[in-house]
Amino acid sequence: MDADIDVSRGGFRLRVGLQVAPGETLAVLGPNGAGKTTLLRVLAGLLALDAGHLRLGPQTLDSPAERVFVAPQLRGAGVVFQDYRLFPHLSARDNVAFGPTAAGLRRRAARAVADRELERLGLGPVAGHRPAQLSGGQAQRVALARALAASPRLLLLDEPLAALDARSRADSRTALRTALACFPGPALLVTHDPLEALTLADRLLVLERGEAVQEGAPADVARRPATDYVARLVGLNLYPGTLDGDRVRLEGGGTLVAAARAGDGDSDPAALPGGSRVLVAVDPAAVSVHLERPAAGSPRNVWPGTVRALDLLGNRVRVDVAGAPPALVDLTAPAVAELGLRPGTPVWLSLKASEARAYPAPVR
Ligand SMILES: Nc1ncnc2c1ncn2[C@@H]1O[C@H](COP(=O)(O)OP(=O)(O)OP(=O)(O)O)[C@@H](O)[C@H]1O
Repeated sequence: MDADIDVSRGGFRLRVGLQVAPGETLAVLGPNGAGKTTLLRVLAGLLALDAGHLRLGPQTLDSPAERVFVAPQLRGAGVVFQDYRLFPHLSARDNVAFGPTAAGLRRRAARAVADRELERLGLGPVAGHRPAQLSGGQAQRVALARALAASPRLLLLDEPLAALDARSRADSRTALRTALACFPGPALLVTHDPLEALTLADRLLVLERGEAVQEGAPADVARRPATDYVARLVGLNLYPGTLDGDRVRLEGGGTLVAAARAGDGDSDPAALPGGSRVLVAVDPAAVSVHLERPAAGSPRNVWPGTVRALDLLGNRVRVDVAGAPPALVDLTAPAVAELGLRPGTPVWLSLKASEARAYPAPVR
């Protein structure tokens, strides 16, 4: 799929280029209102482009300049909506058989296709159940089976796991992963969930305010977030600044000595010219908290701060520390108790230079 999208809705404009290869899954991430749903609607044919083009293989689906617009039902797009939209009065089997029947298959043949898809997703035993008799996870997989049974050329998934609790989400994620691995066409997955994006997609596209702010392999995006939103998504502190010798002068105040970690492919900040704009990414688990100023030693970065808030995150405590720079720090609960941390506690933070990863700031 190859798209150059330019579309406006009310005061909102979405402008983004998109290439997804056959068999590839692209996850589209972004904060509320970034334009993710708008993008899916354009691809599904529910919204027409103002300018640009949308092509699937050799076929043009939408191109205002060429006066081409292919109707949604003729695009061969399989869509899985957030709320599944199953027909409540039909069994799982007949929900899935709907597409093949509409495409002209006889009832028995369509049901055979449906049974095969249901079986593949582990839903054989509930084929005769109506949607109301299915668990959330099963309903989600029926919706996926329904989309796949129509042999789509393009698969569009709109937050497919968002309505599920953590347990069925994990099961459905596995089923989705298998289905995506077998799907021969391009697939697009809109999600808010970084774990979903990181585990299901070959490539990520991050949208903010209708524009692409970052695109790349999940591991690269997670390691080198380009914006605050992406950094928060992958759980890192991110500081924009300017390189000055071996230090980075941070835009928000303070300085950090940063270094590339051997072997992880980051460019050594020393190799960048002075004055370069860089981003410094810091893992919250790499920052240490002390009540007294630590003695000069191997950590090259030491600075004072004040605890602003504490949050329980799984088996760790995330401590939000105000300072220059501010930092999110992950500690164990016993460490927090031992240090007696609470909002307002003055602390010292330390960070090894090797844990402050600097990389060139993307030019936009
Ligand atoms: N029917 C509409 N008419 C006018 N503006 C709209 C319409 N639907 C959405 N918008 C606007 O378009 C922008 C993008 O919305 P969109 O639903 O694509 O974002 P999103 O990234 O999917 O957000 P969310 O994560 O909240 O679903 C928003 O500013 C929204 O207010």
